[in-house]
Amino acid sequence: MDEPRRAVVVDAVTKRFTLRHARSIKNMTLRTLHGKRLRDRFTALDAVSVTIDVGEAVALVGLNGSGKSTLLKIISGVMPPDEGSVRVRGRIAGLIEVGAGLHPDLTGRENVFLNGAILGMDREETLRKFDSIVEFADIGRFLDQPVRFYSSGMFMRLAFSIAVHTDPDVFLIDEVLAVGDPLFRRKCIERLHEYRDSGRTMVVVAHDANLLRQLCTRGVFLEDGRVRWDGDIDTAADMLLKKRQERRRAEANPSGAVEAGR
Ligand SMILES: Nc1ncnc2c1ncn2[C@@H]1O[C@H](COP(=O)(O)OP(=O)(O)OP(=O)(O)O)[C@@H](O)[C@H]1O
Repeated sequence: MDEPRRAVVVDAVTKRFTLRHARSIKNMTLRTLHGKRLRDRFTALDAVSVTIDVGEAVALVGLNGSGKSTLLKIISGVMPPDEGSVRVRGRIAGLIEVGAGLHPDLTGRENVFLNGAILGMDREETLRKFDSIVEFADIGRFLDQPVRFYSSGMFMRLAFSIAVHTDPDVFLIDEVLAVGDPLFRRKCIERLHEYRDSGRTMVVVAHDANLLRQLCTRGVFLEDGRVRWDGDIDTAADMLLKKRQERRRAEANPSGAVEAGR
């Protein structure tokens, strides 16, 4: 990446998934006999380009299925794009899926070291930060239990704590703040504010428009895998609320929606 101010460059990224319509042999036979397709290609992201500068806090906003999580996964590198490219500058940490990065059979303590290493910390750095990680995660006596016995809140607390302690240059967060108790949520939000104010880069997916307004300054609104808006967060959050309202109306009055769609 030549431009020093660029933290993330997503260039014309397209991602397609295969939708299988038949799961059983019987179903496959029936569909074939009726001349129906067994699978379709579905475009989840369609030539998406987004450039994020160092220090920006960007929300990916949109209705369910608009492509937010897919875009975040592609930025994190856990999923490759079919077309286009992504470049990220610096250490990246992602809380992308619940449990991502934590190994269920290992204890909390072991996961701190394993996940820390995956996220780029060496043993010395992890040792230095260990107490702080455990304290923030507040997992107490569960530290030496396998994490598969953790509640979803505890799981998330540990994952969040490890990730934030790696001091990433780019922090990717998907719906993490929906899990866990309100107290922890507040702690995470405070931590994210500090993180943002220290000039690092953050990309957040969340469904809570008010939270996104608090955390982010810029919003990228996705619809059907395309960027419909890329600008101030308030406009993006308002678009989300408006789209939700339209969808609710359409669901409450399906015939009206069909007429309106004509
Ligand atoms: N691995 C996959 N295989 C097939 N389809 C997928 C896969 N992952 C996502 N999709 C589909 O791609 C579309 C975009 O999904 P994505 O999870 O990115 O949306 P989203 O905006 O994050 O939605 P949500 O708000 O519900 O999390 C959806 O229609 C989804 O069903």
